[in-house]
Amino acid sequence: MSRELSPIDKAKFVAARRAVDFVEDGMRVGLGTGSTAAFMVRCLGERVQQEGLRIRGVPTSSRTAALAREVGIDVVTLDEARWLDLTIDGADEFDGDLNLIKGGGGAHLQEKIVATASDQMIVITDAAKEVETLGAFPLPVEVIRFGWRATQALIGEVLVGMDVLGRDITLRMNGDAPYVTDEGNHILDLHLKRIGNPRQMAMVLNQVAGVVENGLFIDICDRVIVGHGDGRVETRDINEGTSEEVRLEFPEESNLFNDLTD
Ligand SMILES: O=C(CO)[C@H](O)[C@H](O)COP(=O)(O)O
Repeated sequence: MSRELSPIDKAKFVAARRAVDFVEDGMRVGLGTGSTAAFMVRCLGERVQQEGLRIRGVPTSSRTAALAREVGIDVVTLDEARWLDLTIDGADEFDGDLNLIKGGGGAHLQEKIVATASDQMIVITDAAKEVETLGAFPLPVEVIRFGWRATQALIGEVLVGMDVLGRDITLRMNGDAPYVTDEGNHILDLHLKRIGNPRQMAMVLNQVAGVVENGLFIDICDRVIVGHGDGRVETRDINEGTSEEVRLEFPEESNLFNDLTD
C-alpha cells in the first residue's frame, strides 16, 4: 500500500534517486541496508525494468536481498562478483571528512565488507545526520555471541583514557531477545556521545577478542548525497573537493513508495 511520505522520507528518497544516476550499464553494485538504501534499491529496480539497465547487485543483508529480487535486480554474492564498481548505502552519522557511523540497522559487517570491496562508495542521507564530531549516535559493534559479556567488559576497559564523553554499553535487543545479525552475532551499542579520534577508536575496538567489526567507516566513503524534504539534493565529493546542488521533482504518485517497511 502507498503511504504519505514525511519530509525526512522525501529527503531520503531524493538522495536515493540522485544516487542511482551514478549507476551505469554493466556495473556490479553493492546494495546497502536501511530505509534510505531501500529507496535506492527501488529506484534501481525501476531503471532495470524501464530502461533495461543491466547490473548485478550484491546485497548487504537478507532484507535488501529480498527487496532487490522483488524489484527485478539480478542478485549475486560478493564472491561471485569478486569486486564492485560502486556501493550505495545509507549512514547513521557522517562528518566533514565523510567518516561514518553505520550499523543502526544491524548490517554494518556485511556493509563494510561490501563497501571496501568497491571502487567507490556513495552514502545517501538526509541533512540531519551530518555532525561536527561523530558519536551522538550509539556506535554499533558486532560481537561473537560466545562470551559477549566478557567482550563487553573488555571494550569498557579500552574506552578508559579515550576521547569520549560516555561509556555505557548496551546489548541490542529485538523485543525480549538479543538481536541476532545475519551472521549470527550480537550487537553492542556504545553510547560514547563524542568520538574525538574515530580512526583510533576503529582500530582499538577491532583488537578486542570477540569483536567482529565496529560501525566506524573511516576513509571509505567517496561521496555523500544529502537530500532535503523540498527536493534539493547536494552531492559532495571528498576526493575532488567539489559540491553541487540540483533540485529533483517529487513524484506525486509512484509505486516506488508501495509497501514501505524498512
Ligand atoms: O547502517 C545502516 C544499516 O546497518 C543504515 O545504513 C543506517 O542505519 C541508516 O539507516 P536509514 O537509512 O534507515 O536511516
